[in-house]
Amino acid sequence: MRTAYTADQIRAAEHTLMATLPPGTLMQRAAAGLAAACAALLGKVYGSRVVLLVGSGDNGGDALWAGERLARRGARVAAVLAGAKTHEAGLAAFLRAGGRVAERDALGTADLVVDGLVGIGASGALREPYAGLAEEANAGRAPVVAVDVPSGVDASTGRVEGAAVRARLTVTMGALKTGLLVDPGAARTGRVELVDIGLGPHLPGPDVAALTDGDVAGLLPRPGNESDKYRRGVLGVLAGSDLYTGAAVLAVGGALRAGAGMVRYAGPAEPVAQVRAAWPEAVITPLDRPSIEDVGRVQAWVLGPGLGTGDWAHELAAQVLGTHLPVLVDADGLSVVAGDRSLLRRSAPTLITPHAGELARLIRAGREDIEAARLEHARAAAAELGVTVLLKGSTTVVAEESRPVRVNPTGTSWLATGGTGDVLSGVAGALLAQGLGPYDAGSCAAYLHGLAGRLAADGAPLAAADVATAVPAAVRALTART
Ligand SMILES: NC(=O)C1=CN([C@@H]2O[C@H](COP(=O)(O)OP(=O)(O)OC[C@H]3O[C@@H](n4cnc5c(N)ncnc54)[C@H](O)[C@@H]3O)[C@@H](O)[C@H]2O)[C@@H](O)CC1
Ligand SMILES: [K+]
Repeated sequence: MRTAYTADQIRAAEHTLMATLPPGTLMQRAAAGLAAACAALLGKVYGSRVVLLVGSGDNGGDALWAGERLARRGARVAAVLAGAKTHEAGLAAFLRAGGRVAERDALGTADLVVDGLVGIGASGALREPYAGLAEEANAGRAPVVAVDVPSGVDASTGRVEGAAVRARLTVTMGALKTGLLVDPGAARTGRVELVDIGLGPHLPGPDVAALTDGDVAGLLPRPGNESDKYRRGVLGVLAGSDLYTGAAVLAVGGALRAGAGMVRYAGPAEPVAQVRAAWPEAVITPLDRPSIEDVGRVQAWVLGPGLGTGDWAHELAAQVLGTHLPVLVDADGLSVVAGDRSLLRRSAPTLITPHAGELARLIRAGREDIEAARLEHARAAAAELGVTVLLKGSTTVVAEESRPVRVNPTGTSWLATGGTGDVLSGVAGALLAQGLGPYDAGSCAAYLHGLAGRLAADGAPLAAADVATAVPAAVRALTART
């Protein structure tokens, strides 16, 4: 599990640790790690041209002390001093080591740029001259190494307002910051390297966490000797309408590929015919009235993809949400509950899987506001609605009250195509039916779905059905790697 923290959490841990150490120790640890990472990126340090962008706080201090180490190894290091003040001890040591102060045009000849403009002490959009320097560094040909966080990215949320550094490598001190895992910030970091400065024992419970291959492999249910199709988990799928048949086919496909022991599908005539043709494995109940009575026993439900939003859908939603079983609500199901939020008041687990627009309707917020602050809105929605929220998008996040938000690291933009959400519902529903709680089911499903998307796309466009097909390969791949 990779865990990350807000700026406040890190600052508090730093204070506790610093009180036990001689002054300056942490900055030296940070600078040593930063200089080593820069040297590795450069390959050859001696004679290389390094430009430091130095802001007025300790982030600039880290850059100067790392610059000092590189200068001692023969690099030609120039510091562009951007702030009204500069870390004094760092600057003095840097100059003693042979570093020089330069104007911003030094950026034009750099082999490597070190972004020490701002770190966790930043507030709001980058001001001038920092903003201009960040843009100049981005436009240059030299790789940029960000100190702690790419300047312009909010360390606690991943928000970017205005200019922000686009780094090849981010060398972060003590612990990961939330903003390095959440878009749009995550898209600016390049590779992230963590420097251990001894903060570990002083950190609180994490703000966010990202699963790894090993975590998912450990969480995924595996059939044992005792398993039969019923014990492996039976999923009920209520999806599709005579107008929208594909959603049902894709959701059932996702569920079958994700290890459900059995999938029971119920719906009107058109989607029933399509699902039967595509998935002879599914057990099908044609519905001529909105009732789950004849569907048979299931361990969890998926409700919503392509279901429509009229009385039919409302009646099915009321019945399914009235059971004591885990329910995943997606797509049209979300529109139904947005119109009648009392349906979500239940004691059994509920996992909702909205994209930003669907969540906006559910919690009466603006779609753009949600896109700009995905974590905060997912967290707030989980608390407000009393459900587990899987918010789909450029970084999919899974929020449940009193738990760190799970951030999905496997996404790919190739997945932004129609129908992939229906597959995700099926995969997550299958995991619910196999006994995972909604938090683990949601985050493992997002992980597998992202991995399957990458395997299916392999650098080219994909169709949603390809993602379902690739789910078993994704399971194999992550099991093989762990
Ligand atoms: N305190 C320590 O012992 C350690 C500090 N570390 C480094 O110190 C950093 C935090 O240092 P600081 O708390 O001094 O804060 P920063 O250096 O991150 O930034 C604060 C400075 O930036 C200016 N600033 C804030 N927002 C701005 C904006 N939007 N545009 C332009 N200027 C802005 C402020 O006026 C202030 O002078 C960490 O990110 C990390 O790099 C690490 O070396 C670990 C150890
Ligand atoms: K920085």
